[in-house]
Amino acid sequence: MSFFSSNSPSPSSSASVMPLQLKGIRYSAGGKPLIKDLSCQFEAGRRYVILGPNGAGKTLLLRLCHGLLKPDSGQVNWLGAKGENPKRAQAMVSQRSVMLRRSAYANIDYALSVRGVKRSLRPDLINAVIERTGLKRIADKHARVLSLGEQQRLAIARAWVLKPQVLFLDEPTASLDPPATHSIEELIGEISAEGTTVIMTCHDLGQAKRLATDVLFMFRGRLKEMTAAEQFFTKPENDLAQAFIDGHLIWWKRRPERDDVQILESEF
Ligand SMILES: Nc1ncnc2c1ncn2[C@@H]1O[C@H](COP(=O)(O)OP(=O)(O)OP(=O)(O)O)[C@@H](O)[C@H]1O
Repeated sequence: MSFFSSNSPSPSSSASVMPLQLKGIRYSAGGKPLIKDLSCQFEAGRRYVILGPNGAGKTLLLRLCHGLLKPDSGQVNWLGAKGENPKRAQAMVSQRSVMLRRSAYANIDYALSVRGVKRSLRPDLINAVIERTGLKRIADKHARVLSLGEQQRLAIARAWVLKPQVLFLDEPTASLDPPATHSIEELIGEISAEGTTVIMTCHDLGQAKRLATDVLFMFRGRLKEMTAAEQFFTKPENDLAQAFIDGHLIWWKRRPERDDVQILESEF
């Protein structure tokens, strides 16, 4: 059951803005192509995990989807938006979220105020999300003194209170220990169960297996494979994806004479 009661105001839009379609996206910085001709479509209600080695372009892809970066060419289309601003339907939690110099409660309140939710309507929404994310004990604590795991839960609460249709999460459990990771994974499961589409990056194959309904595998700015999680982990189509799943270290070397050639080297 949603933590928003049926008569509480929703800070998000109501009509579905999904699916999210990316068409021929290219993005470069400093003259270097970083995302190369990427096309894919995200459907509502699923949990997408983006995998790939360091520098593959996973974070850039999230930022392009969320509109924080503009592609050089190609389109990001919210196919269901029909004139509605898709910004209100989405939220993102970065790898290192900036906490404001105020209490956990006030950090959530601020997110709602920026979204334009009336002051009188905010306490119910904040208390509900605090309850659901297990932050009650630390709601009055200064956000910057919270542990890494607590800060991450707060960052997710701050995003979830906006009731996004789509939640982008950039490595939500990076540097967290197993108990903190478990509690974040549970939270992601609950958010997903309430109908929010989750699109997240991670490095941990175990976590991808636990959470993903679908996997995207990236390498050097290209989307190499996008498939249902079960198929990805049993029979991926891409050789690099197979090597990645098998635990090989994959990387590439630039050859001056053949700058765009990908080389796979793998070893245990
Ligand atoms: N503003 C920028 N200017 C130049 N290069 C950039 C910029 N932003 C990202 N890059 C480069 O683009 C590549 C992809 O970056 P991105 O952060 O998306 O990788 P990632 O797959 O998320 O890696 P990681 O797993 O290490 O977080 C990297 O080589 C990075 O250095």
